[in-house]
Amino acid sequence: MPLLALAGVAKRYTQGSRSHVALDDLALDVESGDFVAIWGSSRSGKTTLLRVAAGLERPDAGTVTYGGADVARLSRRRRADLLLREIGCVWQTGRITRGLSVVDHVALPRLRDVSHVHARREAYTMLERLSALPCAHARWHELTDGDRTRVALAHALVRRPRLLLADEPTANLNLIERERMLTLLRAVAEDAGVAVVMTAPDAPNLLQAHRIMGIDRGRLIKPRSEQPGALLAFPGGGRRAHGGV
Ligand SMILES: Nc1ncnc2c1ncn2[C@@H]1O[C@H](COP(=O)(O)OP(=O)(O)OP(=O)(O)O)[C@@H](O)[C@H]1O
Repeated sequence: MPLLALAGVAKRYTQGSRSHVALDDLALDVESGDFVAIWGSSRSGKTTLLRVAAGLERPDAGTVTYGGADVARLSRRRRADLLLREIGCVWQTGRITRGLSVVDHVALPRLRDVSHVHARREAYTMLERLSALPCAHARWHELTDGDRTRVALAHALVRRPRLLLADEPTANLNLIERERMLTLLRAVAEDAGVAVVMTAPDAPNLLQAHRIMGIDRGRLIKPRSEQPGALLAFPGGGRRAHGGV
């Protein structure tokens, strides 16, 4: 059974008389240890897909199941608990919690389960693992884009999630940092068995992912072959496939 399964998911936003299709009959299965990368242009539905997968948005149609449970049927409390303990998210808009140092921000998700001292120790360890230890006491405005992404990732990973959802974690990184970030995400999937789903605005740097898909107007595009090289045939010419990934 996949850890995360989206089936027939649709989401539409209405603003005044205009309505935008954000997700359209979308299906995606993700197993533990899977590293899935989804790329698409601006407004193609990437963030909405991750928000729906995290249970932060309710789809208009279709189902999202996590660990076999229909997320829409979970209580608000259980959904909050999943986000605190099992689902780590990295959002493009993420910042550190106001008034906290980087290390205390990273420690925050652990405070429900362990002491402050212990949580901080785990936060330092996670920052070190992500080569972000020098940021531990920096102020937000002193951090580079790469540092900010690593801090957001540390905050997501410190809870030892089963599922990691990362929205454009390679955006604003230089080529070397992108490669490092992808290596890291792959290790998170392969070494820790975390199901990793990330999005990106373009495809060429995603070859480390186990599966690469496109998204266009809320529909997933599956490459003809799931070999990484196949994605290079995507732009403009991809064959659409709904579901079954
Ligand atoms: N809260 C919202 N209210 C209204 N429309 C929304 C909302 N969130 C998303 N949309 C619309 O849904 C569509 C998909 O948006 P989404 O943010 O998921 O795309 P994206 O691929 O993540 O874009 P970007 O790369 O620019 O972040 C867009 O047309 C967007 O304007």
